[in-house]
Amino acid sequence: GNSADLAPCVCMMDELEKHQEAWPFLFPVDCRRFPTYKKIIKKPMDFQTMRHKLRDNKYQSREEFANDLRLVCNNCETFNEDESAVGHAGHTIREFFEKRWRELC
Ligand SMILES: Cc1ncccc1N[C@H]1CCCS(=O)(=O)C1
Repeated sequence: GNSADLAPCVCMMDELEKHQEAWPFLFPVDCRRFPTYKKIIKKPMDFQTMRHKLRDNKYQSREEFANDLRLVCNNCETFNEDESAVGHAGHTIREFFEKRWRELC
């Protein structure tokens, strides 16, 4: 539901940042290294940005938080081949999230 108790989001954020496959998502994609990224990906998202939104009370509900994680993974699928290191990490993080999210909520 839309209850404002965001405790499961903080717990999940801790686990995502520690995950072995988190490395592609810890910070915003560097547009100097990936100059086409901003044109292809209309709504960039990353774990640092999600942490800052949690800190600054920008999430109205757990589902808004969950949808930002899904945005991270959808952006990853759009830009990266499934079999690339970054593409594979995106699939792993999505599977981890969806299983763990059911346990937390
Ligand atoms: C998530 C993502 N989508 C598209 C391109 C790049 C990335 N992530 C990069 C983040 C910095 C390290 S890296 O440059 O190896 C990978």
